[in-house]
Amino acid sequence: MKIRIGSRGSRLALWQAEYVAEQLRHGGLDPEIVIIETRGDKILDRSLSKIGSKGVFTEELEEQLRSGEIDIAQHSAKDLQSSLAEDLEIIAFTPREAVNDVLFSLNPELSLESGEPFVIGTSSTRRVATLKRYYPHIQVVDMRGNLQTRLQKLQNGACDALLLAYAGVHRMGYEEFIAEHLSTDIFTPAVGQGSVAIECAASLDPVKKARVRELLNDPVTEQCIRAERTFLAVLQGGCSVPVFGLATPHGDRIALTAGIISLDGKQELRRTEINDAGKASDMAQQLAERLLRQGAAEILREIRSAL
Ligand SMILES: NCc1[nH]cc(CCC(=O)O)c1CC(=O)O
Repeated sequence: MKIRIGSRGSRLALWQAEYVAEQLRHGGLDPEIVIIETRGDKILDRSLSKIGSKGVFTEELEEQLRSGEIDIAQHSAKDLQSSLAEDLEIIAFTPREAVNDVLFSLNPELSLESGEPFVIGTSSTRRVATLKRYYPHIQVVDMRGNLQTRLQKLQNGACDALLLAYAGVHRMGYEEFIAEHLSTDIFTPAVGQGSVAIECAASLDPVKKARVRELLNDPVTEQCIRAERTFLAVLQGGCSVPVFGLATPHGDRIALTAGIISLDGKQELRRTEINDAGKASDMAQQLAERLLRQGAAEILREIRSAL
């Protein structure tokens, strides 16, 4: 059975597409990778939060899913908007890698904990706000572009270090530049970080859909990330808002830690709740509603007027 996999063309995206293709090939399918350029890949000069994050890395792929040009699209789960159009669905989340962020530098001695000042390049509002709150001695410069572009800028001396998801660094084979692994208690990751999500049109051939899901979906990762995404949907946060959420399995239960930080780092709201895996989505919804009542709504209003 032929399966056309749509993917962005960055090195990280292609690694993920190859990984997906490999799993499908093992399952006896005949995968083909189709590279599709997205708005997010083209616009490199403005900060992502300012172009409006909604679907910048996904829109073009979704159009091709609808037209049947491709059967499935692979995305980093964290790049997917919290709510999809009704005619699209996510049919698989691949097993999650380590979810933490890392300090990435050519200087292996560099450490956030040491207290010495240095310059970090990142454009993630979550990482900027977290740095402002917990590491105010660090200077931040805005740095967009895919991993290779950012690595190039680092090598050219634009900054001393980057903050990156371990998952991406690992997939690209750049572990040697990890100066420090950051705690998820402080740098709680973005929703979906570390997993690859498979999206398709709701109208895709049900046999293909079932087979792809069987070969790629990890049920525990799926339960966790669906809970995180419920949280994100209630907060209506895209990747331009400093919202974080991490669900982890504990036997038959799921613990969800999630929250929001104001852009200046002055306020942080965070909660952890645990419940039966089957109730994870309800729990995520309630956690989000509690945070909104406790001040997250106010922080979101401030962020929207600042962008
Ligand atoms: N927003 C970009 C992005 N989307 C997914 C990853 C890494 C891979 C992953 O988290 O699955 C990255 C790079 C980064 O944040 O360092």
